[in-house]
Amino acid sequence: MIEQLRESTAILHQDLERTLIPVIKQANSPEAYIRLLQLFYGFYYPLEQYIAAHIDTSFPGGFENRRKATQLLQDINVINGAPLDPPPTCTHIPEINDNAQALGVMYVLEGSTLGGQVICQIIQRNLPLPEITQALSFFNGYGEETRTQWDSFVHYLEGYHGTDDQKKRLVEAAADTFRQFKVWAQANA
Ligand SMILES: C=CC1=C(C)/C(=C/C2=NC(=C\c3[nH]c(/C=C4\NC(=O)C(C)=C4C=C)c(C)c3CCC(=O)O)/C(CCC(=O)O)=C2C)NC1=O
Repeated sequence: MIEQLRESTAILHQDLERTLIPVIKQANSPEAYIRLLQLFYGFYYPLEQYIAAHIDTSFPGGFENRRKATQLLQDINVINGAPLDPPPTCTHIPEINDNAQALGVMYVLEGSTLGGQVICQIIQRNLPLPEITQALSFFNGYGEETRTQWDSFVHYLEGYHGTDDQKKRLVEAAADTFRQFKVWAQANA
């Protein structure tokens, strides 16, 4: 399953990374960093709502501790110095109507934690505020546990025994997530 996901999304993944890296590098003011966090929030929040509603209850460890939208709001509030209203959310999102699609979307959101260390370094370099370390909880991912969390997710995917149709839906949901995040980023960065 993981190999199929990697192969099917490699180009889309590259494409999204190319879109987002400049936005990350340009987050060199509090306003720009808040906009970056809002961009992620607007996409992650609605996806997480649908994942929570459709992921199997047997998912190891549950989905709750893999949610990331709350960290985004916290980081926004730290930089802003006061609570900000939740940012607008994306409506053109991948279809998540079952466990297979929820897992496909999760592949993208969980994988994004792997770039976190690099992103934290870039932001700290470009935005040397005293409060910045408190405002990197989203990009910090699972901290020291990031690799472990990723490995356990991949392990679960490896043990996923869906039908061919379910596997197709899983891969297509991952591909759509990369595509639609790029569309959202291009419209909102
Ligand atoms: C935002 C910038 C951004 C950057 C610059 C970034 C960098 C990296 N992403 C990596 C891996 C993955 N990234 C994704 C999903 C997204 N990658 C993206 O660029 C965006 C935006 C994604 C999803 C939102 C996934 C599914 C995988 C697993 C691929 C697999 O193994 O199957 C690794 C590799 C780490 C290692 O293997 O040691 C790095 C360095 N991640 C970011 O979010």
